[in-house]
Amino acid sequence: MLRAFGRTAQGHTALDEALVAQHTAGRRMLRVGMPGLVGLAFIAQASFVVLLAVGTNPALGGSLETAELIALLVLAARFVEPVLLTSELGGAIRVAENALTEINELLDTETLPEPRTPRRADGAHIELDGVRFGYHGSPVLDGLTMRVPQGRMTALVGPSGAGKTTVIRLIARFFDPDAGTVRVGGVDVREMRTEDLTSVISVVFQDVHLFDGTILENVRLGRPDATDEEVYAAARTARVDQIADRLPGGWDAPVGEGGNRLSGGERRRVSIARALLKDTPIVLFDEATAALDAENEHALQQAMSALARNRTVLVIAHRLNTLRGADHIVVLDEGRVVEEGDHTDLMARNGRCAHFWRERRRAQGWRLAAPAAVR
Ligand SMILES: Nc1ncnc2c1ncn2[C@@H]1O[C@H](COP(=O)(O)OP(=O)(O)OP(=O)(O)O)[C@@H](O)[C@H]1O
Repeated sequence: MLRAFGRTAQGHTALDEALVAQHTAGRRMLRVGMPGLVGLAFIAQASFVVLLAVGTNPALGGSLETAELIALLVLAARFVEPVLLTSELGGAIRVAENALTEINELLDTETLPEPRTPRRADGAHIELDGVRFGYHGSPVLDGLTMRVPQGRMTALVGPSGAGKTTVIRLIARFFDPDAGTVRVGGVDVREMRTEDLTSVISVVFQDVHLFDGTILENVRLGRPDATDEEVYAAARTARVDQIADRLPGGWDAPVGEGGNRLSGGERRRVSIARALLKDTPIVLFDEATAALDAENEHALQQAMSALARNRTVLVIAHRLNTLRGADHIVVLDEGRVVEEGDHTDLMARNGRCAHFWRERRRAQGWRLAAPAAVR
């Protein structure tokens, strides 16, 4: 990264300092740990030598059988081995303790409260009413009120940091709002059991995380009890079959930790296949901002259209086609709705949405071109 941005001298100073600090910490760790390790090893070996010396004399004098001495020495050696091993493992155990502390902190995080008298969603429309929310106190949504009608596609647009992803997180109840209400199918999400809420909502995130298993296992995660035919059908609709064809191992090809053996576009296709398999009435979709190659772009468009059919879709739209295809557009800025309507409406109004549209069109018109001299 430093090379790519030509920040050699300035960037390397920080890198050098970090490496020196790591080196110093490593030496300190050795200094602190070494005396104990060496001391223990010395004591263990010395005891062995003493036993050998003490045992040899009676053996030579005949009061101790040679076989007995050998047995004694073997026993002593077997005793010394684990003692030395324990001291070596001590360091590793200390490192593992740190990891365990972090895992425990995560496990100790309080879960959101479950309702005493749970209700189920009645329909697939979504409403946010006067929602206020901030991460660690800094406000992101400021009294947001918006509607997502049932069975239609609603596009959410707005500048970076406007709070679009936060809206999706609140609908899926990753957090509870500080004030106001989020309703799914007319019911406050706090009055729904987590499993009831997740059974009506699928989320396709911008950065998709895959688990270190096969392509097929990752698709099946959408509905673990689905039949093989259903898993293949969902995967084919999302054009995951193209990925399986490409990889050695096909459907059973491992995707690597986090899905690092697949491209960003391919990971999204797996994620859409999961959502298709889950087959929920509501889909929350965070569209990728990154440009994709033609194959991925085409496959994703197809997959998304299949996913949107007959469902309530809330999509964070970055692509013009998505915006054009949406039934309803909501423009968000600084945690509030600043414009709302259908595409024709908003274009005619020539406000924020029309501005966003023009910006995107201009960006789409950009082409990488070689300078005339080297063309
Ligand atoms: N987990 C988090 N912890 C703290 N702050 C966060 C967290 N997630 C988002 N934020 C902050 O909340 C604000 C809104 O973020 P959000 O991701 O909802 O915006 P966005 O409109 O989706 O932006 P983008 O289009 O760039 O994805 C930003 O200022 C962001 O820095």
